[in-house]
Amino acid sequence: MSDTILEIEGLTKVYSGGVKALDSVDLEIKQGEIFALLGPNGAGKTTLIGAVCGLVRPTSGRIVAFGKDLATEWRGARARIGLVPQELSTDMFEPVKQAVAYSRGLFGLPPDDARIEEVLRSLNLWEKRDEKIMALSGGMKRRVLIAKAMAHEPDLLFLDEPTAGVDVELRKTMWAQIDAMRARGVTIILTTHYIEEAEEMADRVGIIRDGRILMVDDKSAMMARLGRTEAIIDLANPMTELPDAISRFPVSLESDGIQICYRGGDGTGKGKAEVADLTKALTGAGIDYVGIDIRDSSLEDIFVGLVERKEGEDA
Ligand SMILES: Nc1ncnc2c1ncn2[C@@H]1O[C@H](COP(=O)(O)OP(=O)(O)OP(=O)(O)O)[C@@H](O)[C@H]1O
Repeated sequence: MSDTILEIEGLTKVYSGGVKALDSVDLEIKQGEIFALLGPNGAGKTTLIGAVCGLVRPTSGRIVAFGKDLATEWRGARARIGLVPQELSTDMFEPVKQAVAYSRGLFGLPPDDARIEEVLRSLNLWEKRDEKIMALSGGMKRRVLIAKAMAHEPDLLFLDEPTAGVDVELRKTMWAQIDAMRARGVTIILTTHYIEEAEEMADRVGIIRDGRILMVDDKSAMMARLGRTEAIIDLANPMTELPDAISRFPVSLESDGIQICYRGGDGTGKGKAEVADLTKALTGAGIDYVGIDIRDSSLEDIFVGLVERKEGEDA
């Protein structure tokens, strides 16, 4: 039995103007995971989601969801896929509850007041159920988008930048909601500009740029593969050059010779151990230091580093 819920093979999209938004994308999404798709503006994230949700017609390639090829058997599969788009496009004059209930009907499901109430309550929207959507704040409008997607009980849910422009508190509420959906067995693919969000939420992370998937990995494996430890050692006295005793370490002399900078490790703890060795070597060489600042790079650093590296390679 396969636990793959979505399989994308060689997916390419060339828009009529000639922009190649997706370039032979391969991606497999597993049942029950939260997958974060990270990429800069214009990378192709929305196009990828649109292709799976039937909003964008692929130029070539294959999308198989729930074992059905979407090119030929889209009906059954699409009803199981939900989308929370970046912006509300319709419904602005409708009351909240009505709009959410209508979404359910769109997917051919029978009305279910209890389910709608549960969804609205879980998103703290119940008190606002009779208000027109246009009268809500931006954050509340976003909750309505999520409620609409949850109302039809999808098995696979796409969230296109779900927390862009919402405040920290609401973002945390949404993360909790997403977690609750996962606990119910929903598979979630989210796109985000907030690296922190991917780091907090995702089981796996895919990095996309210029329509190409640069890397897909378990979040922790990605950190281990690409993570770096950085340590700044403040010296008691400035030096003009690095002593031989520490030449075997990946270090440089900075800030007019008053700091030694270490950049190394692979995110597995090797960096920290090496910094400990480095301090011993400094002490052994009679070099006095007055402070050490050590940190591991975040997913954000990894992402920026990777995208910059690719740009460098292109040049
Ligand atoms: N309907 C369209 N017609 C022509 N080009 C388009 C269309 N939609 C998107 N594009 C182009 O395709 C590329 C990918 O866009 P897409 O919206 O998929 O990226 P994205 O990663 O979602 O970006 P963002 O993070 O800014 O939302 C961009 O160069 C964009 O200008």
